[in-house]
Order: sequence, then structure tokens, then C-alpha cells
Amino acid sequence: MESKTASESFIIMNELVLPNDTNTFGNLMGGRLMYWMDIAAGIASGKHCNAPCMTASVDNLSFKNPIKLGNIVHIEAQVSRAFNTSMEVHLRVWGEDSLHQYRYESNEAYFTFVALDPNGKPRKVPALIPETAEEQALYDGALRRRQLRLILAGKMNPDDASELRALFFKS
Ligand SMILES: CCCCCCCCCCCCCCCC(=O)SCCNC(=O)CCNC(=O)[C@H](O)C(C)(C)COP(=O)(O)OP(=O)(O)OC[C@H]1O[C@@H](n2cnc3c(N)ncnc32)[C@H](O)[C@@H]1OP(=O)(O)O
Repeated sequence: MESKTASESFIIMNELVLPNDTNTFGNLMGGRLMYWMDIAAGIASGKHCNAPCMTASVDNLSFKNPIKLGNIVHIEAQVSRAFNTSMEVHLRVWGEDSLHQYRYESNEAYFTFVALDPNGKPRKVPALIPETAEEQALYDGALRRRQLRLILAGKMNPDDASELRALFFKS
């Protein structure tokens, strides 16, 4: 299976915040943003492995700034590392006020997607090649984040999380 570069999975998604997307403060509902982020991450992971993918997990999502009614939601998604059948997708979100021409950071998150075969079972994905320094840093950190999320999901024994343990215990 041929490896693919990180940038081959890069996508940008834009949405306009309409009244039906907002809460009583006139800001974008968090749940609506998560819905769009899920779709963006699904497209990016599908581009990497050329197969249908399922959301396996979403890492902690904190909302730095609300996105206002009438503003544009700008989502960038790119696979940061591929494992065996799963991929970590890095997402960054900005709000854009196109009238006054400025952009503000809204949030950042990591989603994990699993590629599925025609029987709906996890299937192998191509390895990912980071090319830039930023992609390399995301790639390097992905193993630690994977170990943490698998421990929290009860799918990994903390004793086996060597990369994560190395952060706390220096030899
Ligand atoms: C054709 C080209 C298309 C291109 C363009 C497509 C565009 C198309 C756009 C679509 C955009 C919509 C995208 C929305 C997608 C949904 O909304 S999907 C709906 C929500 N998600 C679900 O319902 C998933 C339900 N869960 C499951 O089906 C299964 O638990 C899973 C996720 C498939 C995992 O299966 P499993 O039997 O537990 O398998 P297991 O062998 O233990 O683990 C498989 C992998 O999952 C990982 N994993 C399992 N649990 C976790 C966890 N909690 N955290 C992290 N990783 C985990 C494992 O580490 C393993 O990874 P690898 O080590 O192999 O790399």
C-alpha cells in the first residue's frame, strides 16, 4: 500500500452561520460546529485512505471564541498520522467576519477515524508522510495522544503506553 503525504488529505470547509445554527446569544451552537468538524474530518480521512471512514473518537474540544451569526466558519482538516486501521485528523477552526475583514481563532481538535472495508470491518490505511516541520511535530505528538485516548477508552493498559510514560518518567 503506497504511503501518502499529509498535505494530500488537506481540506478547507466553509459554512455560513445562519439563524437556525445559533443559540440564544446569537452565536454558533457548539453542537452544530462539531457536526461540521466531523464531516470535514471524515472527508480528510477518506481522502487519505480512499475508503469510507467512521468517527472512533473526538479529543477534548474547547471553544476559545464564539462564532457570530452571519460570520463564516472556516474549518481546515488534515490527517496528522495514520496507524494501522485508524487515522488522527487535526482540525483548526476560525470565524471570519468578511464585512470587516478579520478572522478569529475558534477552536482546535483531534478526531480519530477508522477506515472500513466493504463488510464494515476496520481495514488497513496507507502510512502518512509528514513533509513540513509543523506536520512533523503533529506526527510526533500523535503517538502520545493515541496512547492517552486509548487508555481513557479502556483499550490500552497504561503500563504499555511507553511514549506517554516517557513524558513523566525520565530514565
Ligand atoms: C471512498 C472515498 C471517500 C472519500 C470522501 C468521503 C467523504 C465522506 C464524508 C463523510 C463524512 C461523515 C463522517 C461522519 C462519520 C460518522 O459520523 S460515523 C458515526 C459515529 N461513529 C460510530 O458510530 C462508530 C462506532 N464504532 C465502531 O464502529 C467501532 O468501535 C470502530 C470505531 C470501527 C472500531 O472498531 P473495533 O471493533 O473497536 O476495532 P478495533 O480493531 O478494536 O480498533 C480498530 C481501530 O480503532 C481504534 N480505536 C478503537 N476505539 C478507539 C477510540 N475510542 N479512540 C481512538 N481509536 C480507537 C483502534 O486503536 C484501532 O486503530 P489501529 O490500531 O488499527 O490503527
